[in-house]
Amino acid sequence: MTPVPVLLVTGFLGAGKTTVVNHVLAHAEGRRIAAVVNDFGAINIDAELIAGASDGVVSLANGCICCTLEGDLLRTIATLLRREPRPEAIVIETSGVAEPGDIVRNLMDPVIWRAAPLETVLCVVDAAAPLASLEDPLLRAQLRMADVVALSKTDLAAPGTLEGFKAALKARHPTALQVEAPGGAVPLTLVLPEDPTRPPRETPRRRPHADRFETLSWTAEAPLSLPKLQAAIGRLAPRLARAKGFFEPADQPGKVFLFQLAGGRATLAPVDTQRDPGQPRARIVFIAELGPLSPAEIAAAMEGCAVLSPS
Ligand SMILES: Nc1nc2c(ncn2[C@@H]2O[C@H](COP(=O)(O)OP(=O)(O)OP(=O)(O)O)[C@@H](O)[C@H]2O)c(=O)[nH]1
Repeated sequence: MTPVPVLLVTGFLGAGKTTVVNHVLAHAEGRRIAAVVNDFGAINIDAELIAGASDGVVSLANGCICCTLEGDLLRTIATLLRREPRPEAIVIETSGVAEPGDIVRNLMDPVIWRAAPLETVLCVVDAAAPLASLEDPLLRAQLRMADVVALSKTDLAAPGTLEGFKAALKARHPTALQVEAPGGAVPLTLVLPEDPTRPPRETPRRRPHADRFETLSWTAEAPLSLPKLQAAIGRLAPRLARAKGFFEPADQPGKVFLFQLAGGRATLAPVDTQRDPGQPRARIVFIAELGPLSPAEIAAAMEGCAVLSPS
């Protein structure tokens, strides 16, 4: 079964987590997203989107659903995975007083990880709050877990303060990718990247966030050398926002490996799926901030990993 990626949304009380979840649900672009929220009272889903509600689950007209956390998080995820049709992604909003470390550790449970791997930890930070708010121990714990930091309320920040706030945040948490997200407008491609197992779309996707990021889908008919891939990722990672994809390692013909890069951390692991013979041996999506890394450089680095005659 195709794994269902999980996006965990953390952030201080009132930072704008629900606003981000609403944005994600409203911009699902055809993906069936299931959102797990703490209480419906707070969620203010656009009324026009709501198609119905029953058994604690709100169905949206665009195929997404929204449910409350019923006791145990892992049980809630298991219930969501049994739904028909199955969600294609799960977004979990943590409570504003939650220390996300425990939730992340729970989600690392091997059984859950295989079915619903934690894709991104997104921390929403109120950019209009005083700089001193960054010293709060709970916010610091939330930031430590984050791959992506979304700056909310940039529209409310006092003129001239935003750049200083961003620099202070970057200094405290250099590996996370920062995005400005007024009104919860987090680019979905950054937090729930396209599923590389799907055939490519006919038309190229819109650029995720104005012109800040560029997406490159790289494919190859050859298997990849694991050591060369590790070296290439090491060189590219500091300038990549995100990467994900599947490939066949040259020394393990027929096996499929999943490559993930988020928040500067890369993982390479075998997955239990067979490659569809019609699909290329390597399919990896890279998202880079425009400027420091060109698609040509990514492609050249990846071409160097391809092994033309498998060993
Ligand atoms: N002006 C402005 N208001 C925002 C923005 N993001 C969120 N808000 C407002 O900030 C308030 C809190 O936002 P929520 O999304 O409910 O915050 P939350 O983190 O889910 O709150 P808790 O669940 O209470 O921790 C709401 O009134 C939002 O409308 C933004 O980018 N700009």
